[in-house]
Amino acid sequence: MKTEQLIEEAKAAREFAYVPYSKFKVGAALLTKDGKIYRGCNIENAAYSMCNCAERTALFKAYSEGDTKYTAIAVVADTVRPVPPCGACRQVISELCPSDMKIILTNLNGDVKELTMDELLPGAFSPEDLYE
Ligand SMILES: O=c1ccn([C@H]2C[C@H](O)[C@@H](CO)O2)c(=O)[nH]1
Ligand SMILES: [Zn+2]
Repeated sequence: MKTEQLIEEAKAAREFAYVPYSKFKVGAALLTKDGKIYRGCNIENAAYSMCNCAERTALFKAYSEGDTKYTAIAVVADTVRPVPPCGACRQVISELCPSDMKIILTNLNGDVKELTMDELLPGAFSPEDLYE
C-alpha cells in the first residue's frame, strides 16, 4: 500500500465528517497488517466535549472489529501545515499502535509529514506506568 493511496482513503473519509460546529473536516485511514483499511472522520456533538476525532473513529472502528495490528495511519485536513493530531488522539494511538508505526500527516495542499508514533508522543504514559 502506497502512502498516496492511504492519503486518498483519508480524503474520502473526510467527506463524511459531521462538523456543524467547527466546520473543520478531518479524515483518517488506518492500514492493518493484513492490508485492510479502516476509514474515520470527525463526528461532533452539540455537547462539544463529545466530539470524536477522525483518528480515534478509525482506530475504534478497527479495534472493535477485532482488527488490532496496524502498520500506518494517514490523517488529512484543510490546514496550512500537515494536520497535527490532538493530544487525546496521540495518547490513544500510542496505546493501540506499535511505537514504530508510520504516521502520515497531510493537508489539501499536498504537504506530507511522515513520522513514527514514538516521535508523535515521546514519553507517552503507557500501561507499564500503571503498575510497580
Ligand atoms: O487531528 C485532528 C484535529 C482535530 N480534529 C477534529 C476535532 C473537532 O471535530 C474539529 C476541530 O478541532 O476537528 C480531528 O478530528 N483530528
Ligand atoms: Zn484528536
